[in-house]
Amino acid sequence: MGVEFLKGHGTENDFVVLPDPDGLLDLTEERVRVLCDRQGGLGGDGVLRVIRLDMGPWFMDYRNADGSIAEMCGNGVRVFARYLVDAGLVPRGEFTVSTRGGNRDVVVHDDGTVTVDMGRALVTGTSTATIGGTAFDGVCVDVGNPHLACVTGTPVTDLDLALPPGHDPVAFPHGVNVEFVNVLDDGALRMRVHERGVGETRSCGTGTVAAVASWLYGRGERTGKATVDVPGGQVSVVVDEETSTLTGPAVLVARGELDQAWWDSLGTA
Ligand SMILES: N[C@@H](CCC[C@H](N)C(=O)O)C(=O)O
Repeated sequence: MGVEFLKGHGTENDFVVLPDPDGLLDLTEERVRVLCDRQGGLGGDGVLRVIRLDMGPWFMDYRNADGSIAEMCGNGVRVFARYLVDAGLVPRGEFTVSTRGGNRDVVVHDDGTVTVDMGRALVTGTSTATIGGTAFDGVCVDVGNPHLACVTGTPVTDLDLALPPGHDPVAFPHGVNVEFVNVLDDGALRMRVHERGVGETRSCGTGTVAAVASWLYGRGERTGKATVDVPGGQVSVVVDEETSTLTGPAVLVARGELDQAWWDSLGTA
C-alpha cells in the first residue's frame, strides 16, 4: 500500500494533499521538493498535510514547493476544507482549521466555494519592491504570513516575475510574498504574485487579502471589499479593522497512491 495523496487547487494555486491523520509521515524538505516538482514528481505550489490534533480542529501542515514551512496559505485552507468535507471527516458547513498562523474558521458552501475568516490583515508599514531597475512602492501586510503589496499603474500583465522581486531584507528577515496590483474599477483589482518559497503562482489567497488591505490603505481606508482577478481565476475579499474574509473555489482533481519504493528512495530526516 503506497502513500495516499490527492491533488487540488484554489484558483489554480495547486497543492498535493497528504492525508496523515496520525502524523506518521516523515515529510522531509527533500520529499516536499520532489513531490512538488512538475517533472520529477506530481507537481504543485505546495503540500497540505492533513493531521488530526488530539484536542481541537484538524491541522493544516503547509509546506512551500521548495520545502520551506509557511505560517498560512489562504487558497490551501479552502482546498484543505474541501478535502475534510469530501472525505466525510467534517460535516459540510462551518468548522475550524488549525494553521501555524492560528485557527481559521471556514464555511464550505453548497456551490463549491469556501469562505475563510483570514484574521486581521495588519498593515505594518511601507517598503519598496524592485523588478530589474524599477522600484514599486508597497505596503507591508501581515496576514499570518508576510506580504509586500504594491498597487501600481503599470499593467501587471507587463511585469517580468521570473525572478524574485527585490525587497528590503531588514523589513522582511524571513523573506516575503510580493504582490503587484492594478485597480480595474472601484472594488475590482487585478493581481500577480511572486510567492516566497515557490516563485510566480497563478494565485495566492493571503496575497489577495494583502492586495485589498494595501488598496484600502492607499485610500486612507481600513474597511472595504473587492474582487481580485488573478491569473488562475477570481476571489472575493472583505477587509475590516478586526478581520478579513476570503471566498473562492476549492477543487479536488485527483486521488491516488504514491509509489512506495519511490517514496522510500527519497531522503528521510
Ligand atoms: N499560496 C498561499 C501562500 C503560501 C505561503 C507563502 N508562499 C509563504 O511562504 O508565506 C496562499 O494562498 O495564501
